[in-house]
Amino acid sequence: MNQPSDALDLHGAFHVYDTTLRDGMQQEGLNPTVADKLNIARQLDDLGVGYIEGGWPGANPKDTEFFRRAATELDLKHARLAAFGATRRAGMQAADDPLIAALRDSGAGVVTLVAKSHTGHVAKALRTTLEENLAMVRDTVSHLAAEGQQVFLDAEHFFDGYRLDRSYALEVLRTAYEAGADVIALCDTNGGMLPGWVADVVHDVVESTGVRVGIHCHNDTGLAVANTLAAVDAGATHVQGCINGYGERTGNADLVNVVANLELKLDKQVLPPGLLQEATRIAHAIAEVTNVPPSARQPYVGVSAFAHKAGLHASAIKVDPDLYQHMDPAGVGNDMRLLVSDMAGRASIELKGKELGFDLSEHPEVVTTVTARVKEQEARGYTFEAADASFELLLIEEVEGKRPSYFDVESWRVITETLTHAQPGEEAVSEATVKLTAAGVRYVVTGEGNGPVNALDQALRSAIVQAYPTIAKFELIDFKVRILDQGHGTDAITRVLIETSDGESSWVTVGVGANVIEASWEALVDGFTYGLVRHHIE
Ligand SMILES: CC(=O)SCCNC(=O)CCNC(=O)[C@H](O)C(C)(C)COP(=O)(O)OP(=O)(O)OC[C@H]1O[C@@H](n2cnc3c(N)ncnc32)[C@H](O)[C@@H]1OP(=O)(O)O
Ligand SMILES: CC(=O)C(=O)O
Repeated sequence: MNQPSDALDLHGAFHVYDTTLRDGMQQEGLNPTVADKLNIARQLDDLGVGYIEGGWPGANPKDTEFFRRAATELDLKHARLAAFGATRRAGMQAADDPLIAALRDSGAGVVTLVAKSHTGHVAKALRTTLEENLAMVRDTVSHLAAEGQQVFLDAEHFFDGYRLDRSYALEVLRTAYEAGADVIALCDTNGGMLPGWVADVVHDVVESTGVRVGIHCHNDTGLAVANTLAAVDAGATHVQGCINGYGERTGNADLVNVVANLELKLDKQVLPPGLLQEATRIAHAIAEVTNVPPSARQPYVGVSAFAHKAGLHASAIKVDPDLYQHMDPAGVGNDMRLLVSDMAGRASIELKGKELGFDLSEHPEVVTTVTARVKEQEARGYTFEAADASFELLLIEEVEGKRPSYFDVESWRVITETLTHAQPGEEAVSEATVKLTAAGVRYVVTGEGNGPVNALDQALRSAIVQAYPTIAKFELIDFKVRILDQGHGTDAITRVLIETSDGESSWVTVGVGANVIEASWEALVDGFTYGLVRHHIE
């Protein structure tokens, strides 16, 4: 493993310590492979964090394997790899504890030890004496430091322990520091703290012990980022957190939020210059690996973080984006987006048109008509903020005076057949017939599918592909149905959103109708039509 030397350590003065691969993976539902963990480590290194906690070698074969492979497969440019583990077991020597041996042999230059600092936990969870707990801390830290590893200590349940017995909680920290720990991270393990409480305790620890203080916050009060910043304000110089706020229960402090606030609001350079601009890309790339859809509303990096819907906002943004944004989205690699909906005003339409490549500044009458049509159609159930492609077709229709059209549909129908006494494997089959004219030729085509929309998709594409071969690349990748007027049961108005892909990008179209198949057909036709427009097919 190629670890950056101290001389190259850009974050020596302030540590950004990532625990995505350890505490982050304690989140319900996350279970990465070793290859996934190596991939995430590379992304974290690209973000420029100072430390990557890779897991707990010795606790499970996967984490042991991660450290073994990291030694040859990770070539870290910015980060140092840290192995996580606990202090030795009560009643033995650190040198004899197999879990300590796994930390020692992990190949990681840094070891982070979790230790008890709460008298109740020593008694109930460790079931040992307060003196023995101090000996466990002293013995383990000094053993690993003597082996040449940099040692950090995670003081578990520190804030709760401090309230119960301040003197003992501080004694644990002093013991670790004197034994050779470089950083003592105070952990809000149960996540129940508020910023003012954290600040008071951190301030006291810095004043009364002189140890280098780190902070590790869980988000159970929804304040993990605020608590982390409060700790920094009170003197902490090492922040722990996870990408996308992953972690046990409600998660850990979202490390990108912490770092963005430190750099952009508090003017502290904590990542190598320029790398914060990679944050949105990296947060999303890691979400792909964990297979957890990123939250659109995540501060800084969410797709909605700089999306503007209200007409009044858009009208001010037209003059100056800063009027409705706390920062330039480019600072974290994100983008401003304008949403079109029934809350849009003329300025929203004009800005959205510009985003799509239409200069409407000289065409106020088009802006007025499009605004009115959007509001009228949304009142009937359409949604354009989710269906950009349908909006663009509407816009082209008003700008050019006619809707793009590549085929003229004469009729379509679909039937579904089920066998009353079907055997396993004999599922219902749908069959669609579509009659249309494309490029001057009339087609009568049938298609089969495992449902009516699939059958219509097959029939429609096999008719128009003959005139427009590009269609062969198009694939329906998502289909969402929503009942709009609940209470009407099976005769309710239905909205269908269809996402179509050409293998490189995708677009969403919308259809609305009393009949779900009719609504689907509208969205399907718009999906193919928009795809042909996008591919500049004449
Ligand atoms: C706050 C945090 O998130 S800390 C990180 C927590 N992460 C994890 O627990 C994930 C990995 N853990 C594991 O795989 C397992 O729990 C292991 C391998 C560490 C231990 O497994 P086991 O030996 O089966 O023990 P088990 O999990 O039942 O209990 C934990 C033991 O560690 C002891 N222990 C807990 N904290 C500490 C500590 N800081 N120092 C020393 N021992 C500790 C407990 O007293 C208990 O001891 P016991 O076996 O004598 O009862
Ligand atoms: C160490 C740790 O993860 C905690 O105390 O929350």
